[in-house]
Amino acid sequence: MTAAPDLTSAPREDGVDAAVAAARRVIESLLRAGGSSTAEMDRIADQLNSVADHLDEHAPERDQRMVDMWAREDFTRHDPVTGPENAIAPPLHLTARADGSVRGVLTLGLPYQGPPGHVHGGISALLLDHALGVANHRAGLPGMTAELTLRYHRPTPLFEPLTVTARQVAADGRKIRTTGAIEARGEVCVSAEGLFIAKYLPRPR
Ligand SMILES: CCCCCCCC/C=C\CCCCCCCC(=O)SCCNC(=O)CCNC(=O)[C@H](O)C(C)(C)COP(=O)(O)OP(=O)(O)OC[C@H]1O[C@@H](n2cnc3c(N)ncnc32)[C@H](O)[C@@H]1OP(=O)(O)O
Repeated sequence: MTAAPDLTSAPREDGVDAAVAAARRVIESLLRAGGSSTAEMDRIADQLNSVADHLDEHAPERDQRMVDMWAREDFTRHDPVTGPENAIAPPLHLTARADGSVRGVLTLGLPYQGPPGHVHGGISALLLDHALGVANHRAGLPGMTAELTLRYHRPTPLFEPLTVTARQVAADGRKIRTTGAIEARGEVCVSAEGLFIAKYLPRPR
């Protein structure tokens, strides 16, 4: 059986991807430690600031970095949902399915909590907006989100696998209709319907 084609960038085991994976771990560990932790937080703050200082000293100008970010044709490495260079991305890995839809499985931890033990509704919206957007790219007709309607059917659990799916269902001129869902244990937790308008902002050059 052939593996499903990737629609997101597979993380590398070294370079910035590895540093970003460590940063994600730091975000989760800080939240897990919390205010009553006996960890030496002043020292940790100094260490983290010195890491950030080092990164800033070696970073290109922002305009140049923006050009680099948009140099790829296939998928982005910087976005806040799938990007292996973005420490706030969960990350979600999406693959293309034979029926034209896109699909990814991820497990969310403490940084994404809304109601006790469950995923924040805005995070579900973020995942779905992006997955619908990637489904549009996959279909060859991308656009910008004009309307995103979400229905939260049941609380979405943290700490267990969630399946995110999306597909483009119709296109009428510049208007694109796309749907998607987040499921846990085979049940739909959140479903989404999006109206996208075919419009392309210029890439930085
Ligand atoms: C790109 C390179 C990629 C590289 C490779 C990548 C691979 C894949 C990787 C990554 C995938 C990406 C995944 C991204 C996913 C995230 C997507 C986002 O977050 S998008 C940001 C949030 N959305 C906005 O900021 C929009 C802001 N709004 C606007 O810019 C405009 O309002 C826009 C474009 C929506 C429409 O403006 P107008 O001027 O172009 O068009 P008008 O004439 O107003 O509308 C056209 C038709 O649509 C209807 N329409 C427009 N907005 C509507 C609305 N909100 N509700 C209902 N109808 C609406 C209008 O009534 C009109 O209909 P009538 O032709 O007259 O029948």
